[in-house]
Amino acid sequence: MLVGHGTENDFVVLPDPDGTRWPEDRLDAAMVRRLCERRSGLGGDGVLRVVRSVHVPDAADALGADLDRCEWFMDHRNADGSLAEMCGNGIRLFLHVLVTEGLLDRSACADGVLVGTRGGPRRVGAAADGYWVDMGPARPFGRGQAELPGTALPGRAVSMGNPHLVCLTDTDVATLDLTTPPVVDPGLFPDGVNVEVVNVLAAGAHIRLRVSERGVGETRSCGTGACAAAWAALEDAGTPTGTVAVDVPGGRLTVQVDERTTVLTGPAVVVAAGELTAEWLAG
Ligand SMILES: N[C@@H](CCC[C@H](N)C(=O)O)C(=O)O
Repeated sequence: MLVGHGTENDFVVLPDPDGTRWPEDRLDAAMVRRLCERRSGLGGDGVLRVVRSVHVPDAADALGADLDRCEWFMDHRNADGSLAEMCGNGIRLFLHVLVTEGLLDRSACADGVLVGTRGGPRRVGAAADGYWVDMGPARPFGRGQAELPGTALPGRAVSMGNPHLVCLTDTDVATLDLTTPPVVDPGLFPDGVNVEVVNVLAAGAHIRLRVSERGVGETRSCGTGACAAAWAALEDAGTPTGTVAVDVPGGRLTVQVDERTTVLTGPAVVVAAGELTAEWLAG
């Protein structure tokens, strides 16, 4: 068991290469909630199980013909125990753990490794200052509104595999209240949504965001959210391609958007490694 983070979006990481240590009935929603609890558990925004795709029952549905090309599967759970399609910070940490745990040779990362996720395959590789992920294209799917205490913000609905509502605003995001999940239109987001509130610091080049994540609450960073927000900021600037620096409470991410795809770059850090005690497991 390890704990780690990407720009302070933190995870409990469970290496389980052969699917024997954390099978589905052991890693149920209640166990995920216990692990992620910050006082009585390890604490985290979610859990990443590091497992070979062949041992994940729903991997074939998610990956289709690409199943054979993805040896590894990022089995991601939100802190409330729900499943998410994709996690941009988590997948960088996932590759870092594969390398540091000796499950993958660092040389294999040079051109990137295809990793399975519930949102489909994603290529991840080592960068000079962290890891890059080919996240695929942002897919806008409408316009909506986020109701926060005292204000309502219009936004763009964007899928990065998982759903986002990106609200560009002139109100300083530091002053907005994200202590409760923003209220959104359930018709537009039947499976829930991650909400980003975003200030543009330099048009088409530099943004600052805070995020309220589906299944978690406010977090210090969201990789998929950074990509959705960068796409929306570029659209807003009238320059649909470019590179955007994304400041999040937990650090900085970089997002490159071109005609074909979106590439996210940022750090990944393993903080600690150890064992869960028999006492805690029995509790
Ligand atoms: N923090 C992640 C996203 C995790 C999943 C999200 N909460 C959801 O339910 O879609 C990221 O870095 O992308």
